Amino acid sequence: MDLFDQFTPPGNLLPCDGDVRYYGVVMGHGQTDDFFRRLLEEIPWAHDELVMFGRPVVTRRKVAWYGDRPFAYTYSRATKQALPWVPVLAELKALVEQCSGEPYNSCLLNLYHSGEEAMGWHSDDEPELKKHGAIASVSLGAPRRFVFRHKQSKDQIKLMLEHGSLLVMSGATQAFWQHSLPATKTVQSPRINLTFRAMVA
Ligand SMILES: O=C(O)CCC(=O)C(=O)O
Ligand SMILES: [Fe+2]
Repeated sequence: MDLFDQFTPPGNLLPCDGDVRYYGVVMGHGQTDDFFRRLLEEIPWAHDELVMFGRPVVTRRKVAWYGDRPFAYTYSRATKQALPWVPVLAELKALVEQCSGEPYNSCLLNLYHSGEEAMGWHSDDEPELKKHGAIASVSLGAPRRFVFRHKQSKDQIKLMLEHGSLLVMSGATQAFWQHSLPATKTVQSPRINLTFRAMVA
C-alpha cells in the first residue's frame, strides 16, 4: 500500500445536495484503544439536558463541549461554556485537520453507553456554526450504524462508523440532509463520538 493512500480523500457518499466523505479508520490499532481509554478517563462526562416537545429531558447519553474560546453551546437547555482543549483532544483535532484539510475551533463529544442510547434525526445547522463549514466526526468504541436522510426526497444513505474512523460532512449537507444514529439491541458496549466543528468567530 502506498503511504499516501490514506490521505487521498474518499468519494462523496451523497448523490446530491451536499458532501459526505467516509475516510474509514484513520489511526493505528493501538492508538484507537488508547484514545478511547483516555477520553473515557479524562473527559468530565455529564448528562445532556434538552427540551423535547416543550418538556425538559435528561438524556442517557453523556456529553462534553470544548473549544478555542468559551463558546456557548445552545443545543442544550442549560447553556454550557466550551472547556479549553486538553492534550487528547488537541491530538485528535490535529489528526482530523490533517486528514480533512479543514480547520476546527470546537468539539462536541457524545458518550453512548450501549446500543440503546442513540441520536434522533437532526441537522447540525445552528446559526453559531460557520455556514457550509466542515464537521469532522470521529468514532471510537463500538461500531454503530449512521444514516443520512434527504429532507425532501427522503432518500437514505446508510453506513457503519468503525472504531477509529473519520467521517466529514461539508458544503450544503446540513441544509438538505438530516442524520441519525439509530438505537440497536445488538450493541452492548460503549461508543464515543467527537464532532469537530467551526463556530463563527
Ligand atoms: O454519534 C454520532 O455519530 C453523531 C453525533 C451527532 O450527529 C452530533 O453530535 O451532532
Ligand atoms: Fe449531528
